[in-house]
Amino acid sequence: MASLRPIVISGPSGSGKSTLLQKLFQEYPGCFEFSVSHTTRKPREGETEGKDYYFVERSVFEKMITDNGFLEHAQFSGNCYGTSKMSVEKISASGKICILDVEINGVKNIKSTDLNARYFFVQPPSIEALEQRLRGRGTETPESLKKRLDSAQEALDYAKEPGSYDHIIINDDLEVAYEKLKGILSAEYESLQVNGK
Ligand SMILES: Nc1ncnc2c1ncn2[C@@H]1O[C@H](COP(=O)(O)OP(=O)(O)OP(=O)(O)O)[C@@H](O)[C@H]1O
Repeated sequence: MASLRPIVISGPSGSGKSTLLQKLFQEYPGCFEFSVSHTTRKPREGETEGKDYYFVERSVFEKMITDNGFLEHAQFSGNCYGTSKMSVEKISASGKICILDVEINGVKNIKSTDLNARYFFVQPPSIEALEQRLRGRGTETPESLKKRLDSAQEALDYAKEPGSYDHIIINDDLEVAYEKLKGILSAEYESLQVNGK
């Protein structure tokens, strides 16, 4: 069904993907569901297993790769991240719109699959603003901050390539960014509401 195309959302770490998605899920409960990724990175304080991520050891992650269990997987900032096929299928089967939050290599990999997704890029107003937000979030060591900022430049360059994303959401003022995202997705959640979901 065209209206249930999965949504792939990407953007540099700290650009505000989680913040925007949280607002969307709050305003439209039951419409969208976040595909929970697997990762080998350690949980941050307050993160819940099975909700934020499935936190797994590297050996488990590698076994899933061998078993062809991932739609996409990639290394980022020294850790592995992946979207399991099961996670996406479960959401589609439940009649909700699946949202995938993946980094640039994940985007490229998903594009090479038959997942008929729509691609969104959340762009920070500037690298300086991004650094401030990441520092403000208080989750980064000096090393992880540097890695994230280096990757951010690559992600911004890719987003400039024609056809890389269907929509670019500039997250300067949060409310403006959120309204834009919501506007683009309105056809999706309206069709779900009409269907009584
Ligand atoms: N428009 C905004 N203005 C100011 N601060 C913002 C804005 N959007 C998000 N933030 C803040 O920036 C920080 C990073 O946002 P968030 O954690 O949502 O980023 P993310 O893209 O999900 O990062 P990651 O990929 O590392 O999970 C958070 O502390 C958040 O509160």
